[in-house]
Amino acid sequence: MSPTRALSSEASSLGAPADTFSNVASLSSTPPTTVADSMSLASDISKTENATPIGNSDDTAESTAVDAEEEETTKVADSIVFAAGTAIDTPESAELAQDTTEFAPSTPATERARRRRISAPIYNLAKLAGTAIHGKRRSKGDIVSDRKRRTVSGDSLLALGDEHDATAETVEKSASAEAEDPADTLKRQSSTRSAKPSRSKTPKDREESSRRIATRSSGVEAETLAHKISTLGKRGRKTFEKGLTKMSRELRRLQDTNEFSGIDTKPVLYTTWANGKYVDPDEVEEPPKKKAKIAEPEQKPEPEPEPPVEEAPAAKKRRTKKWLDRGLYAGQDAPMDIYKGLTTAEKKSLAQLPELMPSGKVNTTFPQPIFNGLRTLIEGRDFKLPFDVCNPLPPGQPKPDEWRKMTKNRFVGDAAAYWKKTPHFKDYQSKCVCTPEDGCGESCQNRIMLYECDSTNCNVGIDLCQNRAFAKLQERTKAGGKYRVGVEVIKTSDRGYGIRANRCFNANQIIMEYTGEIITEEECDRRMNEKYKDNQCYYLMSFDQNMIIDATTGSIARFVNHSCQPNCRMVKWIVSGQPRMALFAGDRDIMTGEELTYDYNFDPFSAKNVQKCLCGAPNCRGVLGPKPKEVKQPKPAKEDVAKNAKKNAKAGKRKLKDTTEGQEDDGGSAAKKRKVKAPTSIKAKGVKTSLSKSSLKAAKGAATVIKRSVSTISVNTKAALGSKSGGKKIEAVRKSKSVVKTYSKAKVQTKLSFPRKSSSAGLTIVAAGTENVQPEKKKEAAEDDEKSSTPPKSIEKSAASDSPRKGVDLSRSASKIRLVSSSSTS
Ligand SMILES: C[S@@+](CC[C@H](N)C(=O)[O-])C[C@H]1O[C@@H](n2cnc3c(N)ncnc32)[C@H](O)[C@@H]1O
Repeated sequence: MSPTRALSSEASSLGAPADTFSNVASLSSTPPTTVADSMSLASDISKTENATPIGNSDDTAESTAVDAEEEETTKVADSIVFAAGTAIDTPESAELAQDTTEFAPSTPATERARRRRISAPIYNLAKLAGTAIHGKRRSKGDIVSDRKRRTVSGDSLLALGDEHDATAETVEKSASAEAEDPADTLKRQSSTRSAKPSRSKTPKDREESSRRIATRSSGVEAETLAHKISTLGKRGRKTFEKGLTKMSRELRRLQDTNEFSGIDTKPVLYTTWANGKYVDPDEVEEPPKKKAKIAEPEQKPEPEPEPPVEEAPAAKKRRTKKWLDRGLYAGQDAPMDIYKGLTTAEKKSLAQLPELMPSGKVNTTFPQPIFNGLRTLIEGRDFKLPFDVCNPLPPGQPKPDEWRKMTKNRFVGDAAAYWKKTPHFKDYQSKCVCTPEDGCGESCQNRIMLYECDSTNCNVGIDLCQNRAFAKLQERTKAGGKYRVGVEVIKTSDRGYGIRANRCFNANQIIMEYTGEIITEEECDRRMNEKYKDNQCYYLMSFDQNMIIDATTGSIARFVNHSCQPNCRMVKWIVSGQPRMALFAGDRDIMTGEELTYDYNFDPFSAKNVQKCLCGAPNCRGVLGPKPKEVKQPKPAKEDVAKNAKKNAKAGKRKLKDTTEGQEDDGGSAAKKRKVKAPTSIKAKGVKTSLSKSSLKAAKGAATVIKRSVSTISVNTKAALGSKSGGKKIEAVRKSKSVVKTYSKAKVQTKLSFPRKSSSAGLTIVAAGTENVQPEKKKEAAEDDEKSSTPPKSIEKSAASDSPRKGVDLSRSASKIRLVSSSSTS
């Protein structure tokens, strides 16, 4: 007895675990379908208990034999699956093999070494065969259609790694036999079927087996696969078919491969993948090409230097850059001719400054900017380092997101039609009477009336005229640039956004224009009720003709905050017949980095909308409201009227003086002293006249009357301004109803936000104007005078209306009022 057999019998007698490789059958609950199978039922060991862990090849080999005898199902499976390692040269197997030859022609394959039986479904043959890494060859385009299909089990290859009794020799033999004639699979199957049980059979079993074989050989029809399958139960058959199908598929796949046959037709390719893409080894050298491309420009000039040799040096010479190594002006020699480039006036000034005369040595310690430096010294004024050097904004400043910029006024809705209907300043076309020496300075009638000079109304011309602030502003900002614009948006800690200067401004110099949509009061009310009802900030400003500028969509000036001690003021000017609003520097210069503010004179219209002022000025009023109303004086007695009139006349004098002094000016004319001596004249004539009327309120009626005489303005003005005498000028101004009208407008607007004495400024002038008013008009004025100090109807309506408009800032009037108020209270 061979060791194998002994082990087999021992295992059998001890109820050794059933063949785990045939667990397709043995582990199932399939009822016995054959006598042999019924033997297993007699066994004390259940099928489940017979189960053995997969992978124990020794036990498996032993149990294989036992199981093969006990379970017919397993036999059937075994008839297909080779028992790898089963030697064909054993007598029993040889005998059985002989029997099987009656079903299939004898071929060399039938005589090769028998292999141990292994249940195919358990193994991943492709994996074990080492072909799994190649994937399915079919899908890679192998031509397999014309190949013969083999039903050879891949188990035959598995035998290579088996530790069972199959020798390497037999395995090799088997493999080679399969490779030689793969077509005889069926023969081998049948021979295996016979050989397998014979390998591990006990003598009794062998006897039984031989008896069965003998039966078949004695005339009983040979068992075919179909027959065997038919003898299986339902489950057994299913299991079998499953195994068969799997095996067939695997075998089919394997048989088509050269690897299976041990034929290496192609070398194994190790592919490279990078970033999910196949990297063709042949193209591996491409990446350097890209580098080469980058390097190309550097390489190209090498072969080409010869042709452009002559051109290149010229270009290079032009582009030579001088680097300063010692400071801003290092490397620049001071001009030896110190007078070079200076104007005659500068030369004269320099001649009076011996300390600036050249000493013969060039000052290299801290050379001033050439020419400019010397000019600065001659002029003797301070200078500042560039703003970006001394006071830059910290980076990352938040910027307003919902701001839509608009640099020109635009009429919206009914405003345009309304504007056309009402008389406006286009009617005023008279030229000023300034001389070139005056240069449209303080005495310019246009300036006094807040009309900007242009080609149609200026007697001096663009070169010498100093009353063209808006034109200069446009010129300055046209090219753009931070310094030219001169302002920038900042985020304040407690008042939202604000504006600060990023350059210096002279006193009274124009800074920026306030633009937006021009709307009617009705539209303003509508917007306040609907559009802006939840807003915290309002950008509405009273404009002209009872219209409003809504800068919600507007210029950067809308971000200027309020201060009770402002450094700017908002003033309305008439430019080419159109009213325009702009922010001007106040009475002092503004330094770089200062926040720009003006007095809103905010009219909240309701206590609910009063906002707390956070300007921090020592004279802060506490709220964003109008300046506190003066205590209303008791109505003066009739006998006091003349006395009061005298006082008012004096106040009027001061007001006019302030008005003229307070006219906004561009920086160029800021240094000039105002030459208007109107107050005296007014005092002399206007006061007399007005004194006779003697009441501030009388002017209201006068203003209404004077409206009608607008058409006479140019005549009056021209005639009056023919003289250079200040007194005459003022007299003319006094007579000029346009002036009166203008100021009366100011008064009206003032009333809107400041229903108080401040309007007396307008009254004074109006009173002067009433001198020329028709008697009946005077009467009207007198009647008005007798009335209480209630404003005109239109004013009353505006002020008393329960308008939700909260943010209206009457800037132009505010400006006037500021001037007037200061004088009236001084
Ligand atoms: C025309 S906006 C000025 C720009 C505004 N700060 C912004 O962020 O858009 C007017 C609003 O600014 C705020 N404001 C301006 N000056 C202020 C001040 N001195 N104190 C408190 N709030 C002020 C108020 O909310 C006011 O309604």
